Amino acid sequence: MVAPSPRAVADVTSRPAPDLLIEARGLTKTFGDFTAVDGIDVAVPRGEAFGFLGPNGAGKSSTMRMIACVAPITSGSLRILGMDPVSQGPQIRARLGVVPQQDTLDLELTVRENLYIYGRYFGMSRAALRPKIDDLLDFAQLTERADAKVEPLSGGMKRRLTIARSLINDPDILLLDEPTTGLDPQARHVLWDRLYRLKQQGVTLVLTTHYMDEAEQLCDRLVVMDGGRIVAEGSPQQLITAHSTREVAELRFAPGENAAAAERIGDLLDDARERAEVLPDRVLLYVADGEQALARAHEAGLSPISSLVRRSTLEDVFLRLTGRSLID
Ligand SMILES: Nc1ncnc2c1ncn2[C@@H]1O[C@H](COP(=O)(O)OP(=O)(O)OP(=O)(O)O)[C@@H](O)[C@H]1O
Repeated sequence: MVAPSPRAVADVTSRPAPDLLIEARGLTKTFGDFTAVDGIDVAVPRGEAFGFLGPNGAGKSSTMRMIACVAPITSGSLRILGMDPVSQGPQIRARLGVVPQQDTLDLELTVRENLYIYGRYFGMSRAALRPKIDDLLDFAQLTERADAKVEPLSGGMKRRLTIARSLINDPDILLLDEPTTGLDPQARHVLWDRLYRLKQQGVTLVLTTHYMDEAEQLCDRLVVMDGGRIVAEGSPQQLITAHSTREVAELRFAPGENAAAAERIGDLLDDARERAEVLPDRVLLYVADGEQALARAHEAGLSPISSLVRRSTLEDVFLRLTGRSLID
């Protein structure tokens, strides 16, 4: 991450803040002949928690790097906080908080020193930093570890410290690239709680994730990306309503029997919106009433090894739109 100069910070403080903090039109990123981001349109208003959901290689990080003004756009247009990343990169970066995919903490320093040094990059005085750091340590639940070296901390603690560090300049937008990838479920929940607090405080969050539960938990609105393109856009609930059914019945059959079973089940579905999907290890029935669908399958003589009924998720939306799973 490139830290802005104090002068750049001072230059922009008097400007009025636009309501659309991120505005991209036909945003494109190519690497040689390869198109990683393929002409996407994105608009993020102030206060929104906005997500890019997609599998590995969808183009999420490439998009984030352009928004963070650390990678140039290939074509299209991009305005961040009403400014142009090419001519006003330092001014924009001064008002962003960036949580990269990999932690870039100084492992040899203490938790507090990491925050302190980062604050000094932003030209903050010792006096201004002292209370700010105390607040951030409290926010990150790291007060008791303030004077411990970073290296032995758990992955979740390091991630919380990275987020705390990114907030040192009171950013207008917090950019988070896969904030919980690699963390255990408990650590992910703690992190979600912290991010949820920021969201409630009105911080504009922009995050990438390939976890559908993360997107559902945190995002007011999201775009689903695949192969560099946006394939759907809306709130998690809007996307589920538009592209899936209310419930999903999952049935597991003996090895090799899934496809034949799905064909027979397909004949039982009468609503045009209902359908069966065959995955390598199970059959998914997209239906309004999962229990009723299971009962009909049993009546038709089908005997799954196991079955369950659940609500539709963004994973189902992705499967519907692309024919593939979010996590391979
Ligand atoms: N510097 C680069 N040079 C060449 N190809 C690149 C470069 N950076 C990314 N790519 C390619 O662009 C595509 C999109 O990558 P990107 O990292 O943006 O995807 P992603 O959705 O963030 O996935 P991941 O979760 O793996 O980071 C991938 O196929 C990737 O290999």
